[in-house]
Amino acid sequence: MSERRFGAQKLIVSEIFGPTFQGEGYSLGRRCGFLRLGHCNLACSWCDTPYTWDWHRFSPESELSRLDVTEVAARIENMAVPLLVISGGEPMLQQAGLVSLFAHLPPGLAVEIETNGTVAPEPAVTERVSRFTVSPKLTHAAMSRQRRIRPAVLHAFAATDKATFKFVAASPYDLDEIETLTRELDLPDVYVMPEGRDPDQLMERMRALAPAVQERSWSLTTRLHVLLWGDRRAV
Ligand SMILES: Nc1nc2[nH]cc(C(=O)O)c2c(=O)[nH]1
Ligand code: SF4
Ligand SMILES: [Mg+2]
Repeated sequence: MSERRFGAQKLIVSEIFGPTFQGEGYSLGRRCGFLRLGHCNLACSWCDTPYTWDWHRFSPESELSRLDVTEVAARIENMAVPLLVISGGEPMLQQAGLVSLFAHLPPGLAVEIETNGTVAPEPAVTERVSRFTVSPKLTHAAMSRQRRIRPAVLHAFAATDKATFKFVAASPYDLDEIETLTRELDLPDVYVMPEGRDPDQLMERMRALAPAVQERSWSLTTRLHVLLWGDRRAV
């Protein structure tokens, strides 16, 4: 699983898809291509992409491919999109591979990374990326705080001046936890996103969250791909 074993010219990929719309956060609605990398260092109870890491339920042999960065770059370039979103799994586990990929991408292509905020960005990654969407996990993800919250890493993302912090919330009760955490760690640019893979449930939760998010002067994001296509893979 280590980058050394696979070599930095390769990426362990779950799926490449697009053109689609960035469904979440700062670039919501923007036409983009997606690169979803395999493996994750967390195990969130409500994870919507367990097929990237949960080998009790899925098989890595059928879910993952080890691709040369040149092939990944060619498939993204063929999409003719202005934005590449790299997600996972946890993409920051494969930074050496990402740096190799960057060398093959068109210079004008904007690159965003969706990360759980537990692995700090390397300078060569930060330099090429236009935005990090950092999603620290709350208590309801059902892991120890020590595992899901790494203050020094979150500070490193904040220091890039390219980070927004996007918290998945199931109900307004989760917002107190977000407030405590963001105050304690002085995290800027807070987005709240409802948890859910069903369009009706997502809208219901978003309506419940909206007034309380507004009161706290944060931003709210939907999950556009879920509203449009429900719980489908690769959209
Ligand atoms: N359209 C679309 N937008 C997304 N934004 C973040 C996603 C993710 O899975 O990280 C995602 C995704 O899976 N699809
Ligand atoms: S960090 Fe993301 S990919 Fe990993 S388990 Fe949690 S929700 Fe799933
Ligand atoms: Mg997702």
